[in-house]
Amino acid sequence: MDVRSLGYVVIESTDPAKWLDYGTNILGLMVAPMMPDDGNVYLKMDERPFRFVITKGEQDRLQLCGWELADQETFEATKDSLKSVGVEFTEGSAELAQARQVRGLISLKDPAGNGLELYWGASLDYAKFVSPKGIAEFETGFNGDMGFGHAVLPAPNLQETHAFYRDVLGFGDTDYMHFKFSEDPNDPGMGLNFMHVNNPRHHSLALYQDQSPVGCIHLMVEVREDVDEVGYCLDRVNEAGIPVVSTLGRHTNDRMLSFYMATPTGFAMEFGTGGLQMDWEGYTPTVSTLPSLWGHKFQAPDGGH
Ligand SMILES: Cc1ccc(O)c(O)c1CC[C@@H]1C(=O)CC[C@]2(C)C(=O)CC[C@@H]12
Ligand SMILES: [Fe+2]
Repeated sequence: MDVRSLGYVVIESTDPAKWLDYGTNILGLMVAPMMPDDGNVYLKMDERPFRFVITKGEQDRLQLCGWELADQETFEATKDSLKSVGVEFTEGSAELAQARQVRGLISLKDPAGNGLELYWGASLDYAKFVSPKGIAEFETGFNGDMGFGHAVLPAPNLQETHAFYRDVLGFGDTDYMHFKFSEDPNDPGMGLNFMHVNNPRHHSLALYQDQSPVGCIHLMVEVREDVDEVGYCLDRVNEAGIPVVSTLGRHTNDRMLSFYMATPTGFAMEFGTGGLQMDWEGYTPTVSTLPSLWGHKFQAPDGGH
């Protein structure tokens, strides 16, 4: 399998207007020029027509992650191998492909119930990214080929879900961590698998052995080479009275300098800069015993999500 990047997310919201405000005024994302006048919100950060779709619905939750495949050949091969291992999927309609601005896609669920779309043939609109908050660039690679950032998804059945991404979809292992929040020797703790796809981003997906009522632990966006943009965003968060879920810190494994804030959907958003860009040739997956070099004090004892 050749999964190239985390292309987009679809968020179901009871009030997409909240995301319009949050996305533009706090994150500094741009309203997508292609945004239809139907109440759905589309936010853009690079050459891609959009990276975040917020669709009006009954619930507040992450609906799905859109994963980019290399090409049509990969797309067809992926469908064949899903069939051969008995994973059900739905063919995306022409209307859905049009809405996502891709040439073809399928919809499915991972073994933890997280939604996915696998697509090929992404469009580029090259509409100039003009941040309402003056952010010069988000780090998404060339033509956005590093994806918009990363997602940390709930996977109470961690082993099974991890095996699905690794063995069925061909994601690679980057790192593993294990967290214990009590002294209780019977507390099994929680595993966290960091995984990469075929681009230099240290991890595009992490699977956390916990539940989430909103279908997501956090999403991460990265600004290009600018510590000050992280500081300016932190000021906007504090000014708006948005809860800071974790203080500023630098992660061990990907060296990302970041903080975490609440979003209108209840999961967290990590806003960072300076993440490692890896060469996966000959890479050996690691086990990290510390989440951060410094900082990253999470608010609640359970991890603050
Ligand atoms: C440890 C780490 C490395 C790189 C990252 O991009 C990253 O988000 C993390 C932290 C992930 C993790 C989480 O999201 C849920 C709450 C967790 C388990 C904590 O309570 C500490 C680490 C947190
Ligand atoms: Fe993260």
